[in-house]
Amino acid sequence: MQPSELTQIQTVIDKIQTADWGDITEQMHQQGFALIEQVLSTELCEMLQQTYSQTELYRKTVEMQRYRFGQGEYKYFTYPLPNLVERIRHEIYPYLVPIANAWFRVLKLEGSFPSSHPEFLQQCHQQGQTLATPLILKYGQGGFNTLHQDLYGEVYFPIQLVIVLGQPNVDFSGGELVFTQQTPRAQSKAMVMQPQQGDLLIFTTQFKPEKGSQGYYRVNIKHGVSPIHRGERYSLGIIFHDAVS
Ligand SMILES: O=C(O)CCC(=O)C(=O)O
Ligand SMILES: [Fe+2]
Repeated sequence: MQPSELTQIQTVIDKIQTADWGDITEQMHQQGFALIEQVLSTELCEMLQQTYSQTELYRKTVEMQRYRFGQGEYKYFTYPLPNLVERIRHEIYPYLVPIANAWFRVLKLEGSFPSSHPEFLQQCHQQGQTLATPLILKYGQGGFNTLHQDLYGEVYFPIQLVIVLGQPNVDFSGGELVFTQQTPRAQSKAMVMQPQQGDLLIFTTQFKPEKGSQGYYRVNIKHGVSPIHRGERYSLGIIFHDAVS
């Protein structure tokens, strides 16, 4: 690795560590997603985007139309992950654990998450979930991602990340992140985000607690990507649990 790459990765980690975690935690509780702006430089975004053609870095390619997941393609990285992806996953996890544990506690769900990511991966491995889940997604004009939740086995972490690698309205237009929140006995609420290149979006994988008159109840949240009107859109997804396949 080039020393300059190491320095750039350290800058990314510093941005994560100095983010306003009190505010992020509050936003996660309120809306189920939160943004840390400008975490990855344009150079790092371009570097990641360029890895898409390096087949040896990936374990699996999914043609989305084949499974009716949408239109586009994505590739799961194989272990060992690229340094940048590994470091982000490792360093941000401990900040998300208190949020995840609070959700499980108020919703009276069983279990709690260990404070370090390697310990959590141990739990995945014990359930036969050993394959890497971080991925790069690529959508061309007309591409989209249907509403879904990224669960890959019994063990899951309820929060994940996405970084859009291109600049909206320059490299592509359309292609917004869409969240739908399904409240029991109500119609779904849609929320839309257009992160800028290199922003880090933190969001719930499955649900969040909502406070009602008789304590907390669960609202389910799905995410997807609206159609790309023009250009090509690449994104990096970081999921914390490993997969069975
Ligand atoms: O392409 C995106 O922005 C979101 C992709 C996605 O579904 C994910 O990262 O889990
Ligand atoms: Fe997803």
